[in-house]
Amino acid sequence: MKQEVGGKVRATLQPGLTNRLTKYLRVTQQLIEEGRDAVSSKELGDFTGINPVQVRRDLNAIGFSGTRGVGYQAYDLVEAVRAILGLKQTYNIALVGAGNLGSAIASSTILPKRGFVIHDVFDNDGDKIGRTVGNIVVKHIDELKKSVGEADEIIGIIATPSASAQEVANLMTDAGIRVILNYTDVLLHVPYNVEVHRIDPTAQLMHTLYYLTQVGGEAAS
Ligand SMILES: NC(=O)c1ccc[n+]([C@@H]2O[C@H](COP(=O)([O-])OP(=O)(O)OC[C@H]3O[C@@H](n4cnc5c(N)ncnc54)[C@H](O)[C@@H]3O)[C@@H](O)[C@H]2O)c1
Repeated sequence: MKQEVGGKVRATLQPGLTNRLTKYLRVTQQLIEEGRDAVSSKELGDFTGINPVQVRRDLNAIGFSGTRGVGYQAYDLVEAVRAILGLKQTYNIALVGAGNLGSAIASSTILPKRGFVIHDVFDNDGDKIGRTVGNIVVKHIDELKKSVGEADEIIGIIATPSASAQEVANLMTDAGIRVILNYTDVLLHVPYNVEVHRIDPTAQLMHTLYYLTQVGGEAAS
């Protein structure tokens, strides 16, 4: 059943809820790709590690309800969560660094399915400029500002060595990028209206180890 989802709820979204909705979205999109039409709160719970009661509460809070024995209509759920999170159909991304990591990101087939398009790739190495990564011709970093403006790129990905990260972040914010995914280990300084997300596998591992310790501790006591 299609639901009305709206601005009032969106305006009051708590970060925790936003985070959980993002996880439900990812799982539901994956299940759709596997051919599923419906998804249950138990499945959403199992794949996200969130209690199914919390899942139902969250979806209820955004005005979305399922059918007993069937679950939630997967397409409608994706549409509803995307609307609540304010996600558009596609987002253009500027990727800086056409090395190992940058090439892998630019070649990803998953990102476009999720509405994220690597529109431009930049580097400062003369040997890489003009080459293709994924299907994208690498541009000189000096072209970043112009390209970002032309293609309405609001997301930037930094895949350079750490030493270049702040300089690249400055170029990105100066060009109007408002969300930065930082793959380096540098803590970036950016204006207050720019959102930085550091992709840090170490933090994920530490979180996982903490979780294992807690579960192990409970089991032992
Ligand atoms: N977080 C993660 O999961 C993860 C995984 C792998 C790598 N990394 C990090 O990602 C970064 C990239 O790793 P890599 O293996 O692809 O490195 P790499 O050396 O293969 O590629 C880096 C690229 O950045 C370019 N570059 C350097 N300075 C630049 C500048 N000022 N402007 C534009 N381009 C510039 C280089 O020419 C090169 O092409 C590193 O900081 C690495 O530590 C993170």
